[in-house]
Amino acid sequence: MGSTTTMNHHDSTAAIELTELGKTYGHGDTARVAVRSSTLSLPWGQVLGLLGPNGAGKTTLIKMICGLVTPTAGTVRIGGWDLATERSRAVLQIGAVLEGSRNVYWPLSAWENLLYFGRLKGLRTAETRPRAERLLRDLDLWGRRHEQVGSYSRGMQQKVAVATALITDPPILLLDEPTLGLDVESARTFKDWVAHLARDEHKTILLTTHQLHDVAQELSDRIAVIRDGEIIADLPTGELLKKYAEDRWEIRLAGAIDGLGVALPDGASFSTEADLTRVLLPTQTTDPYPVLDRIRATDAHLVSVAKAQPTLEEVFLRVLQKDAGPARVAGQVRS
Ligand SMILES: Nc1ncnc2c1ncn2[C@@H]1O[C@H](COP(=O)(O)OP(=O)(O)OP(=O)(O)O)[C@@H](O)[C@H]1O
Repeated sequence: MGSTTTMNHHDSTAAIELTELGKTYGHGDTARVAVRSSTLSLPWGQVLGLLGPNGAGKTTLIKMICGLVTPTAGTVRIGGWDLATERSRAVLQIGAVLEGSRNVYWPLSAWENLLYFGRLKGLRTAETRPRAERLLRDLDLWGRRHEQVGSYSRGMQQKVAVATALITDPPILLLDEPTLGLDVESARTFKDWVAHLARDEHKTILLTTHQLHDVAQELSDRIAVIRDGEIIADLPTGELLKKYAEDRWEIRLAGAIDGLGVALPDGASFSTEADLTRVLLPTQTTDPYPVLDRIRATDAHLVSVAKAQPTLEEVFLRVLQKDAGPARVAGQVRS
């Protein structure tokens, strides 16, 4: 059958394997633990959304995976290759777009950037050209490929950054806040493209984002939540939503009602939008009728009553709020 000369790590090993990975910046009094004892295994072809509040350690984790930050504990394996001891084999598998897309040269054109990065990563120009053309056409930049990247819009620059990360056609892509600063349309194009890379080209993708609904939920097969440098949840997206979901009755009323004048049970919440008022009953409520009866006695106009579906954002906040518990204590003892 096919060629057997290259060792195929894809079948038996994970794309990314982190074992008790940790990073402490600085020493002594100024030491800061950015990532503590994180273990994670990402199979080939999966898209993992890494979520966490500012300063949780997402960028540090990504930089350790692509070899830009040296861990102070644990190991990183990329396609089975140990990043510490088999670095060149390991990093060959990875294309990374870090925050701020600083990895492109602004005075050069998109075309020149791609040829330059191809050469830098050891490709022959003859190999780079068709790939560069394909990427620039896919990203709708072909017509402007000879213009300086510095003159591009933020979204176009971001696309060039991703194209350079993909010039060697690596199986793994790391994207740190890839849609930051993109307008709605650019973000949409970009997300469609990432979805295409995952679905049709079977890329393994690890991305961080603060756009939970628009980016994380739409793209990720799986979500990991990091807080204070520690992975506190790691589940397929659907399972995470189910696990932390709290079905709640939501009553929607017409108009922005200023004070409903109805006694609501403890734990109920009340919010108004432009022309809508929402009453969210406490999670343990099984019967919404008593409240509905009270509302009916007012002149409020009922729009709908339904079980509210939790958004990833609500679930994310719930995961973060769950008490730190023993894992956190153990982490502190270990570090
Ligand atoms: N080079 C560095 N030197 C010292 N401390 C650092 C360094 N880089 C990051 N840190 C610290 O490590 C912690 C984690 O930072 P990191 O940038 O990884 O978080 P993040 O989750 O990516 O945050 P954000 O969502 O704000 O981008 C922070 O407390 C940060 O101050």
